[in-house]
Amino acid sequence: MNNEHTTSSNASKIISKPRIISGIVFILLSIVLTLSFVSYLMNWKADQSQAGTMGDKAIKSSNVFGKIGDWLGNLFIFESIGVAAFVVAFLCFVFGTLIFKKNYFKPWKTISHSLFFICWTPIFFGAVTKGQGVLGGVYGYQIMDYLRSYIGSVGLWLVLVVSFALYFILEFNLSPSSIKKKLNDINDQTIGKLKNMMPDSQEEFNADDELENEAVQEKKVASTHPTKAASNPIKNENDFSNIIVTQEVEPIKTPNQTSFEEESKQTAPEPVILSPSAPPISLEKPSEIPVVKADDNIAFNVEIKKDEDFVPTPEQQKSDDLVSKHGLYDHKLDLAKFQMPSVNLLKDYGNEEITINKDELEENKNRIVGLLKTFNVGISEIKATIGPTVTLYEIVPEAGIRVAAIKKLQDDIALNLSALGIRIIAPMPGKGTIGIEVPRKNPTMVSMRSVVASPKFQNADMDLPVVFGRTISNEVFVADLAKMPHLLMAGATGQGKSVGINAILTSLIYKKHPSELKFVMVDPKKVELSLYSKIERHYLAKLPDTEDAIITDNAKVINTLNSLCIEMDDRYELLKNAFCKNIKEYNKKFSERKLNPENGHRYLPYIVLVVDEFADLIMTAGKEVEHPIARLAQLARAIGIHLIVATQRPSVNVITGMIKANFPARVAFRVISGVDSKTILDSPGAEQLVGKGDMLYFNGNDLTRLQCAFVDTPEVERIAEFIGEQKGYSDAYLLPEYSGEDGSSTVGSFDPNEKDALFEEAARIVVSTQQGSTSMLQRQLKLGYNRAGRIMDQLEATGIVGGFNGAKAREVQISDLNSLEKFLDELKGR
Ligand SMILES: Nc1ncnc2c1ncn2[C@@H]1O[C@H](COP(=O)(O)OP(=O)(O)OP(=O)(O)O)[C@@H](O)[C@H]1O
Repeated sequence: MNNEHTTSSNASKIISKPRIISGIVFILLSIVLTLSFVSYLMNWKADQSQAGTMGDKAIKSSNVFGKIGDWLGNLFIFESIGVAAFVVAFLCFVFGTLIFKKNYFKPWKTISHSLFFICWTPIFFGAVTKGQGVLGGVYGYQIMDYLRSYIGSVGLWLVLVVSFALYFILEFNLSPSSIKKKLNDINDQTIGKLKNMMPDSQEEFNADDELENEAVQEKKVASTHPTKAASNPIKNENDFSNIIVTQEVEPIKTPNQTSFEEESKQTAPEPVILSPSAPPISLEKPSEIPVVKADDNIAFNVEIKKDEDFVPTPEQQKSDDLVSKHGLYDHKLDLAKFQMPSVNLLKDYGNEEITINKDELEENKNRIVGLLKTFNVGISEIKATIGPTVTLYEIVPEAGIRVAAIKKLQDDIALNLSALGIRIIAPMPGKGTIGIEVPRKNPTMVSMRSVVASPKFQNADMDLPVVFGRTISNEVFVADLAKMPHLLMAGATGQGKSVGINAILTSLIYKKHPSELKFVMVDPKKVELSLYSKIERHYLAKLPDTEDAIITDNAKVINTLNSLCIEMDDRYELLKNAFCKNIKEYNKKFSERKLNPENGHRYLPYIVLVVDEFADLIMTAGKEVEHPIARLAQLARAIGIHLIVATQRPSVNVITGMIKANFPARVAFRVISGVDSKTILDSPGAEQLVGKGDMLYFNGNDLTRLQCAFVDTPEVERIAEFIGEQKGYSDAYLLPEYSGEDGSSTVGSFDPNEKDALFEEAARIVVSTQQGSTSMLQRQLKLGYNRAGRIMDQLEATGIVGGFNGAKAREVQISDLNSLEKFLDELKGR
């Protein structure tokens, strides 16, 4: 392994011929200089008198390199820097070795040391010799003389001593404690050596008279044969400590300590005190050595050794070099001056503190207690938590009353309290109580400003933080869209869905730089998301060659969805090539310049697809939309594509099993029926909400009632304007081109102009009988099979009935005639 490494490293050190020649020249030069200087120092007096006789062949020089050597010595030593000239010769040698790619010397360190000595030595020798001799050279003497005339002799010496001391301190990291330690070490070693000699002589002395002193004999055995000593019965405290010390010293043997014998002798006088009851120390487990009270004066130096064996890979080295040259990649650099919107752009709706209406509380309490009494449910405790929209009454039933029994009464209680918005939670998850949520007469508005400004949102350490509003206990509720990872929203018209979408979009905009986040917006209603067109060049993504980033034409949605699928596949490929598990890891690696943009790597912004009216889409494009949406929902989480799909009609043919299975996070505003609530949340409750942003958030496990934060259109407009006025990218973020069939297919489409004259009547029959059967329509409306079948297809396309169900009748999605009339009105309005 090592050999392999050496061979490869040698291979990388192939040296070109010009380098070899210049390396040899430098090394030879250093030898010539050194020998000339040495020779000059020995003969300078004689040779100097011959200065200027270079051309005279008759005059011989005593320098080993003759007149050239003499000239060199004179030039470097006498006329310049004295003995510091040897440093110049040394530097030539260092250059020679560096040219040969030998790392014997650290170049910069060597140069800085050399410069210090080239400056310091001539002045020092100039001061010592007072200009006599050649040790300081002419420069040395002149500089010294110059300094002395300014700062005097004392000042000069002070400068010399202090500069030398500083050099030493900086070079060897000397501190008073480490100096003291070194002195102590020297002291100990000297004492140790003396002691080392002492026992030997004593040994000789005792050898003549063994019987005279048994104790001395014991000690000798202990120190020379530790194992033997350990097996000997311990006779007294001194003996014991001796063994311990011997054992303790072994693992920390220093290179200077050559033998165990020497070691034990050196350490024997150390004042290591251990009680006889101390557990024996195992040599194998040095970590079990009991703590010996340390002397406060002992210097404690901590050194972290670099892993010498760590050899960075060429890629790692390259990225490190790039980072040290250019710094980390900054994805915000293109819009470096981009200013995040300030909270002041959001409207201040005044005091949002919750006021307590004692009469209302009392009245509700009495109603609840009275009602439960009629069902023979005794209450031992009742507690109220006041939220912005509802007050939660938590009831602790009397002993003996089972929660399951109350659960059965849920519907009766709800019916008896009969106020809109009452929701009963029996039992409260994680508590032994029953919760009854009763709407407040004067709900408190939750403004977007208050939740955006809240520390919980501001400090949210999430990838895509979304602040929905406040919980029932008035706490700000923030969730991470990246973790959801997709969100399904439903709510009847006018219940706060659009405000909810705006709240989500604004919270993301408040937290993310345009380089980190892009929206793909689908707005069949054409008006809901149009405000965001101003931020097209900052936050929106679109297909190439399309005019508007916000898609209002359902036919174009298919292309965009398929393009998003291509983007998803591309991103997976990039992640695979970069050996990353998710977008976060990938972007980190890219920022660290470990991924080469020439290989297609790029910083990946999160993409959030927002579909404002999903029912509309499904109805016009059916499976063509459902498939890419389901595919994105299934796979896109890791690569940073997240979907927010909203619908007014949460019927099963809109929110199909496939869609539902891939959208674990759901939000329900008030819906028309319990069936709708079950479709969206898998449980009833959303039909009991009070509207105006009262919502239930389901994260896949828990259901949380929230009051959605209110953000009005002018506020969104202000934010969009603020961003739109700033410098943006040249275009929206371009999604990959999708060259599929043009998205004009209308599988299952419904054209209001082509609807059958009997469509509405048929719808009423189907809803009132709750039977989606073609033969029934044939009978009731006296129609032929073909026409009845066509009407049934139209009913399916609008979502009034579910899909073809084999032999069984189709499921009817609208539960009562009232809802149907509203629905038909809406259809006409389109
Ligand atoms: N969080 C909220 N706080 C206070 N009032 C709200 C809130 N959300 C909605 N409202 C009120 O409800 C009205 C309707 O809201 P919104 O436009 O969001 O409904 P919608 O569900 O999107 O309706 P549609 O689907 O018809 O567009 C708003 O104009 C506002 O007065």
